[in-house]
Parts: sequence; structure tokens; C-alpha cells
Amino acid sequence: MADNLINGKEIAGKVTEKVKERVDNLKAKGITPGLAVVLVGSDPASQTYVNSKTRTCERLGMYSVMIELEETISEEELLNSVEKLNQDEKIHGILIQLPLPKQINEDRVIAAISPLKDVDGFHPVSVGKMMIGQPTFLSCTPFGVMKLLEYSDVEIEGKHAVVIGRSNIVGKPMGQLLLQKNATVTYCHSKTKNLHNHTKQADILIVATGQPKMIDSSYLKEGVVVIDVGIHRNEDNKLCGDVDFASAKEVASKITPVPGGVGPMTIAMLMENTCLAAENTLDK
Ligand SMILES: Nc1nc2c(c(=O)[nH]1)N[C@@H](CN(C=O)c1ccc(C(=O)N[C@@H](CCC(=O)O)C(=O)O)cc1)CN2
Repeated sequence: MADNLINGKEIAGKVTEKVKERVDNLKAKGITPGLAVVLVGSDPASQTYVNSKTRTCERLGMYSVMIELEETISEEELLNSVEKLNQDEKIHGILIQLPLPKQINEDRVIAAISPLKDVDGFHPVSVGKMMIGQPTFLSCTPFGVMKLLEYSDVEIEGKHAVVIGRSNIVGKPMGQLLLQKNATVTYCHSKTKNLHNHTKQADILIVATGQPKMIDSSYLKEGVVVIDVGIHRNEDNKLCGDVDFASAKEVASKITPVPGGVGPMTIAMLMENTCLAAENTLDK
């Protein structure tokens, strides 16, 4: 099947085009959406992602600042930086690039971000609101997956969605968002017995296992929609996902590639959230 690809790059382009219109409207009212990206340390992958985030801001006419901090910074110093950004009126969204070094407690740092500026959707207030279906910032990766499904005309209501993975930033919110669209949701994880039995029942399979190329066609029902949230670099320095794409694409009715699937959507949804954070200041 050649035309069963869900093109995340193309869909991210459509999403950011709409964000650009909203940015232009805000600017006409004297507000330039502003994003602060905080990078602690020099992990090359994190550097790539933060650069991509600030570049996308520039492309959309948004204001962005990158705050680069030493790997050895203390938690207190990082919390001070977050507090300054909470107080900065030019900044509507704050993002702390994860993972953080071991000496820093991620939960404490995330909780220090003002919920009004939590454009990553990781703050307990945002997560709680998402759980009860109130408007809030949605975690960018699961939000991006929902957009991919919408733009690809994938029906969700009444379908059996299986999510493999239970992280706070992907797996758990992913299942909730699918549930809100009336899917029947099964969560699987590293301790799930007979994984094949569960995945074989999926109409929509979200794969966030963290294991390169773990899911091949043997896990899939004919016609399933497969969304691969993983991203890894293999021995040849090539990117791959948690799904064995060559094998899975033969069985799936629709499938995301890596690269060019979920990744670009994560950044597009961050732009949408930042724009929303700026729009929210108009209501004040
Ligand atoms: N504060 C956050 N930290 C992290 C998040 C997050 O959403 N917020 N997610 C990931 C990393 N991430 C964004 O930060 C991210 C990962 C991948 C991509 C992406 O576009 N990938 C491309 C390939 C890029 C490459 O060449 O390496 C693709 O899949 O096509 C964007 C964002 C962890 N940390």
C-alpha cells in the first residue's frame, strides 16, 4: 500500500498555517505571542528540538527566547529562572525541554510554571482539566496525534483504540483524548501479558513503547490505523520509530512514518498552544 501514509509534515504545515493567521490577528491587536524555551545541558537531540521550536516561532512571526543553562545547574536556580519567566509579560508560554539532568526533580519544575503559561500541558492543573474535559493546554504529542487522526479522516467514535505506553506526557493523556472522542480504550504497557492478543483487536493502535521497531505486522489486525510515537537513532545514525514500518505498512490501512509523522506535529501543537496562551490574555 503506497498511499496509506499519514504525512505529519504536511499536516503540521496546515496546522501552522492556521496558527499564523491567529498570530497575525493577535499582532493587529498589539500582542505578539511569546514563547520561552529552557534548555538545561547540551544533549544534542534536545538542542535539535529546541532550535526547531524557536525557528518555527520565528517563521510564524512569534517572539521567542531560548534560555540555555549549564548541565550542573541546581534545582533552585532553575526554579528562579522559571519564576522570572512567569512574571515576564512578553512571555505567554514556557517550555522546559525534557529530560532534565538527574539532580533536578522534573515534577517540581513543571509545577512551578504558571498554569496560564503551561504550553506543554504538563502542569497538574492542565492534566486535571484535560481529565475532566475542561478547556486547557493539551500535551503537544497526544494533541498532535488527535490532529493527525482528524486530518486523515480517521473515525474514532466506537472504535477500539489500544495505547501501548503509560507515560504522563504521551500514553496516559493519549488514552483520555481518545476516550473523549468516544473510543473504547485499552492501555497496554511493559507488564501487559499477551500483548499480541490486545494489539490484534485494535482499530487504532498508538505505539509509545520506547523500544525501536518493536511492533511488526504480527501485532496488527488487517486495516488498523497505526500511529508511531517513538523516535530512535539506529546504528547507521538513521531515525526509526517503535514500529517496524516496512512490515506494519503492509497490514495497516493508515500509518505514520518516522521521521515525518508525529514529531512535526509536536512542534505544530506547541505553536497552537502558545497562540492560545496569548489569546487568553485578551479575555483579561
Ligand atoms: N518539554 C518537552 N520536552 C520533550 C517533548 C515535549 O513535547 N516537550 N517531546 C520530546 C521531544 N520533542 C519535543 O520536544 C520532539 C521530538 C521529535 C520531534 C520531531 O520533529 N522529530 C522529527 C525528526 C527530527 C530529527 O531529525 O531528529 C520527526 O519525527 O520527523 C519534535 C519534537 C521529548 N522532550
